[in-house]
Amino acid sequence: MATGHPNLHSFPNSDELAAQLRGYVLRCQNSAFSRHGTFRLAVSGGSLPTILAKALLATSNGSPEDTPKFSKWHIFFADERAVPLNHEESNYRLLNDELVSKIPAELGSPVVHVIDEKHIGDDDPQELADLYQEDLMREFAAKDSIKLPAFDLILLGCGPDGHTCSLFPGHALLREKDAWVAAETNSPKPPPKRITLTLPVVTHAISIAFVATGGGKKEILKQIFDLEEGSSLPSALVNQGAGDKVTWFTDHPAVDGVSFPRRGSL
Ligand SMILES: O=C1O[C@H](COP(=O)(O)O)[C@@H](O)[C@H](O)[C@H]1O
Repeated sequence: MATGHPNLHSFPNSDELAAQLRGYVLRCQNSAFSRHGTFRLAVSGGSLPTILAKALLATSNGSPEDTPKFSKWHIFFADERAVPLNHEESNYRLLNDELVSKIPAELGSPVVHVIDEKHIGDDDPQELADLYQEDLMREFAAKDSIKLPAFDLILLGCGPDGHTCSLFPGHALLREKDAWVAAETNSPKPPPKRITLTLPVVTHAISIAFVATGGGKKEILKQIFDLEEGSSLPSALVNQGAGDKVTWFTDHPAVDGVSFPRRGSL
């Protein structure tokens, strides 16, 4: 059962948003290290990798708290498209181009958990989803059997239709209760074949952050935060399921007309 309300923050520009996102991600990293010595996170595609790279590739103030220790990071994908890893629609390729390939050697390299390319051509991406779920099980349930994995952090985007991960409005996948990773064969946004973390996995994470910027998001954010009609949108379901574990990083144009976003630092 979720407690509290999601935190909605708005910043005047991408530099300020990135600086606050950096502090937030590194606080999540540091508390994950104190719990189990590694940082296990899931990231999205779309607009997220660019702003995440701006946040994480910025110069550190030199303190251990402000330093990403990438060699202890395990990065999974909140969703991935069933395309080759070097394809322009691949979320892996986007994250690699924007962030991973640019990490300075002294900060170490993360383990990046990619889809199994042998199955990208399958008619049904179910096998791809099952194999990715097995990868999660090796990481999260090696010793004990657990109902759900507890990511230290999941970084999400919110599409202009309210989708997040590859969970689209009105889709039956939103009712999935048992699987950790699900297959999507007919995504309304191309490419059609994808895999995605399920809603119970997303809301079970220790911390969840959305990043949504630009005026193109303001209508959907109004629905998600202010209007009853938006309450069944996938991004709103994350808010309802995870409550105050959720933090939204937005810019001013994205929340123009939304009630009471907190402006400024976290
Ligand atoms: O298709 C996708 O879109 C969403 C939202 O992207 P954005 O560009 O509007 O931020 C993204 O979070 C997801 O990972 C991606 O596969």
